[in-house]
Amino acid sequence: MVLSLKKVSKHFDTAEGRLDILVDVDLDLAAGESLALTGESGSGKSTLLHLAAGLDKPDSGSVDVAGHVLSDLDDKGRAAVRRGIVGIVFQQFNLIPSLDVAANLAFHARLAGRTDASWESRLADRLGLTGLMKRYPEQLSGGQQQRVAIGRTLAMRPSLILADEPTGNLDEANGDAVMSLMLELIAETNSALLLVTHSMRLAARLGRQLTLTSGRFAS
Ligand SMILES: Nc1ncnc2c1ncn2[C@@H]1O[C@H](COP(=O)(O)OP(=O)(O)OP(=O)(O)O)[C@@H](O)[C@H]1O
Repeated sequence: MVLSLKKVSKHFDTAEGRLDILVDVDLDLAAGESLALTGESGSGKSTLLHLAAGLDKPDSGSVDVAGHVLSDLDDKGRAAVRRGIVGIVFQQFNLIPSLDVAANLAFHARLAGRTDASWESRLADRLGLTGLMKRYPEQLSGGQQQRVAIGRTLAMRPSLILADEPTGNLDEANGDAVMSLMLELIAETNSALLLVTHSMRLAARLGRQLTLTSGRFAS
């Protein structure tokens, strides 16, 4: 399995009291699979994504990414798994302001030790970024920045892609095209995709769908 959650629970203590966000959640995602995670606002989708990325720790249960049990690793170890195996496309693009589009696209691939100029230029071409390679993030529209963020993630050929509304800043036609490209490239590289979305239309395009309700997956 590329991602395996076993009996994962997570709560937050808030001013209003204890919130049980995830309760004994099990989830398996194999190479080549795509899974859409839906659920009402506040149902715990981002929390689950953060646990899968090793950005947060569960109260109990285990999170395994490509054979690495994240709870057995320290911060450095979890960061190494993220750098080498996990590609993240969150709502904040976190592009590097001092680097142009070409360097942003290559950045994570370089960190992962998998720089591949011809793959990067193919991604740029498919994402409609070829004419923008020398621009800096502040000179791009929100949708263009989003496409750079997606390209940067695909460029490192991650085993697992975690995406939170990755096409949320694109109009429907561009969003559909970018999603088609993501699914095509994921199939080609045999990676796994866990995608959080509010769009049932987008969710339906993925191989599997799960909905979080009251800390569990609705059956
Ligand atoms: N660090 C935190 N401390 C306290 N409560 C938190 C914390 N992070 C998240 N929460 C709460 O946990 C719940 C789940 O949040 P989460 O962001 O996972 O939901 P979501 O399903 O991704 O929502 P949305 O669709 O609105 O992005 C929410 O009620 C949120 O307020």
